[in-house]
Order: sequence, then structure tokens, then C-alpha cells
Amino acid sequence: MSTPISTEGTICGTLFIVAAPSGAGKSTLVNALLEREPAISLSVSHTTRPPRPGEQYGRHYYFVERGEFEREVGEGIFLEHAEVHGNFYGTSRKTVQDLLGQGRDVLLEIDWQGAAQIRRTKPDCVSVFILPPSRTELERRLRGRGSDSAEVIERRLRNSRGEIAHAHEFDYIIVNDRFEDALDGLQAIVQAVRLRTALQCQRHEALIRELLAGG
Ligand SMILES: Nc1nc2c(ncn2[C@@H]2O[C@H](COP(=O)(O)OP(=O)(O)O)[C@@H](O)[C@H]2O)c(=O)[nH]1
Ligand SMILES: Nc1ncnc2c1ncn2[C@@H]1O[C@H](COP(=O)(O)OP(=O)(O)O)[C@@H](O)[C@H]1O
Repeated sequence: MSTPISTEGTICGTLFIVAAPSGAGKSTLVNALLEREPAISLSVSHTTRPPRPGEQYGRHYYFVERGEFEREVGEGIFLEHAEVHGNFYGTSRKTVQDLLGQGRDVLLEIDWQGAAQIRRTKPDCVSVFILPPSRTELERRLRGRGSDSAEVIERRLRNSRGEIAHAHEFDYIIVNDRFEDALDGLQAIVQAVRLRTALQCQRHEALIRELLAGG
């Protein structure tokens, strides 16, 4: 099959955004989605948050000092960046643009502030917000994960209300109650968007051919 081309002459890769309050299960869902859909590239963010046990530089995050992050902001390397739970996080502009330019689908696991910034520059992105089934279950998952101190967990729980208040800004909302159901829902969104994008690209290709052929 030939590479799909849009009317703007760009190759069609889709930018997916997945956001959720801490502990809702976003990373677990995204990792399982990537196993099912290996053609999607996950963007690895830069962060000033210290690594959790087991987290690897370049795989989970690019862990940087605050000063380096500020320098990178000044250099304009981020497509979006935000302060979340007292740490700074940012998405590399070049990585995302290179991948999209190669026609790859790219997934960003970012917060609602980053999603709002991306929508301004890339309105055709597709955003999904993951909700926990209840506050009790959110707290149980955060504590059960065992990755953060009590203080960090309290802060994340406190901030979750402010994050959930932005859920309606997203294209889709998925409740992560039964894991397999939530994963099926996320995969269904990806597949539906791909089908739509493929149809659009084919329509554009036909139009381009027609315009080029006309006298
Ligand atoms: N805006 C923005 N948010 C990010 C980025 N990377 C991660 N985040 C968000 O920062 C928040 C905290 O992430 P993390 O420290 O990994 O904790 P977790 O969500 O509890 O696993 C989550 O909402 C992430 O989605 C990024 O590059 N930009
Ligand atoms: N549907 C689910 N049911 C029960 N536990 C879940 C479910 N989804 C995720 N979890 C667990 O909840 C915890 C938090 O998940 P995680 O993916 O780290 O959340 P987030 O990335 O949103 O902060 C993990 O221990 C994970 O295994």
C-alpha cells in the first residue's frame, strides 16, 4: 500500500493523548495497548521528578535536573510542558514531529494542561481521559502501587479533583474499572481513528491526483 498523504502534503500519523489522575491506571493501560498495537510510538517525556525504583532513563522518562529542564524550555525544545504535582514534565517537539512525519502514530501520556497546549497547535489530535471507578479505588490503587511516599500519594489524591474537572475537554472518556474492558475501549478508539484517518487520506489522494491531472 502506498504511504497515505493528506492535502497539506504531510504523511498521516495520528497524535493520541492519554491523561488521567495519578493511580487511575493510565500507564498500565498504555503499556498493554502498545503490546496489542506495536506500531504506535510512545513519546518518552523529560521530567524533573526523581526516578522511582525500577524506572530507567530514556525508557520511562529522561530524568533531568531543574536547571537543565529550564534551559530546555528556553531553547524551545518542548511541544508542551507543565508543572504537575510539584515536578516539571515536557514532550520533545522534534521526536514527535519526526515520528508523525514518518507516518507513525504517536501516543503522549501527559496531563490535562499539556493536552490543552497540544490541542491549540495540533487540533486534529485525539485525546482520551481515563477515570477510576471511584475515589476509594483510586486511593487503593495509588497506595497498592507502592511506588510513592505517603506524602506524595496525599498530594496526588488532593490534585485528582482538579484533574478530573478537565475530563470533559477530552474527545473520549474511559472508566478503568475492569482492566480488560478499559483496554478494549482504548484499542477500539485507536482502531476507529485509524480507519477514519485512512479514509481521509485516501480521499485526499484522489483529490490530489484529480487536481494534478486537470489541464
Ligand atoms: N504535561 C505533561 N505531563 C506529563 C508529561 N509526562 C508525564 N506527565 C504527567 O505527569 C503526571 C505525573 O506523572 P508520573 O510522575 O509519571 O506519575 P503517575 O501518573 O502517578 O504515574 C501524570 O499526569 C502524567 O501524565 C509530559 O511530558 N507533559
Ligand atoms: N483496572 C484495574 N483494576 C485494578 N488495578 C488496576 C487497574 N488498572 C491499573 N491498576 C493498578 O493500579 C495501579 C496504578 O496504575 P498505573 O498504571 O501506575 O496508574 P497511572 O499511570 O494512572 O498513575 C497499578 O498498581 C496498576 O497495576
